[in-house]
Amino acid sequence: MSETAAVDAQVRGAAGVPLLAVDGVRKRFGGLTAVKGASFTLAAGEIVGILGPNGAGKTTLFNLLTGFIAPDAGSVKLDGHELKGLAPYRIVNRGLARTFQLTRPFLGMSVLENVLVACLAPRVRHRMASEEHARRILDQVGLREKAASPVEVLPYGDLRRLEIARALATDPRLLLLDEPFAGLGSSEIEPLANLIKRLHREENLTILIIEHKLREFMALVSRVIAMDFGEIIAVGTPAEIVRHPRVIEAYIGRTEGDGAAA
Ligand SMILES: Nc1ncnc2c1ncn2[C@@H]1O[C@H](COP(=O)(O)OP(=O)(O)OP(=O)(O)O)[C@@H](O)[C@H]1O
Repeated sequence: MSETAAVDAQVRGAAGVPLLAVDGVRKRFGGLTAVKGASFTLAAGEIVGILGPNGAGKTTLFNLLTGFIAPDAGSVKLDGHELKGLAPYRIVNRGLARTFQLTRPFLGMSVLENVLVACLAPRVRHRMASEEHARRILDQVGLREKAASPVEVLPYGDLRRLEIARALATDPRLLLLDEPFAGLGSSEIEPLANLIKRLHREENLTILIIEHKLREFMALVSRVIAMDFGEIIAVGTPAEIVRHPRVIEAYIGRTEGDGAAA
């Protein structure tokens, strides 16, 4: 068995019935294979991290899971149902929501209105009164007092919370967070990490998270999928991952010889 196949087998072996099953997902951009046959599963209720140096393929993987780009090969199943080929809004409607590295609120609208737009998703529209649902979400993320504020005046930390609120408003089963701590100061990171922990615990939300702030990230997740050059190179607990030779090589080992410094 090749090393990649062995890692794949390890990832597949994760406990529980998979909520998400990613199998052999591949994406090329011209001559560059950004994601090289990624396979892994997430059990319902897990909180898992994706780790990797810049350019490892983490965001591309998120884009492939959420329909923003189409994979060249492989399959992505949520609860056993294929997502490949579905438009992003249909994937949201199946219960998979995401946030983006760069926050992109609807300008010219209030905080509440931004969340109300997400409440238009058919997944929630028929089940809940939108404004009540939106206000409950704002409460959850700590933005209740700012419901009427125009988004333009929100500090960056609150924009990050709004980004999460908009994803939560679609009532996801699986939430993908792309660098939720990016651009935040240390005093803002801990409360946001606590919010993510609370959502995981109280809402029974399954979470997949990309983050570069290693200390906070490792304290948050129970399992880590490490990527490098588009490939899953290791899977394990945070303690196992920081000692894994291929992860160490990915971060510091290439500063000599081949010039591809992490
Ligand atoms: N649309 C695209 N067209 C061409 N190349 C792309 C495209 N999107 C990503 N890439 C390339 O694919 C590789 C993986 O990029 P990706 O953004 O997924 O990495 P990442 O691990 O998320 O990095 P970072 O931590 O810096 O966000 C990079 O070499 C990037 O330049």
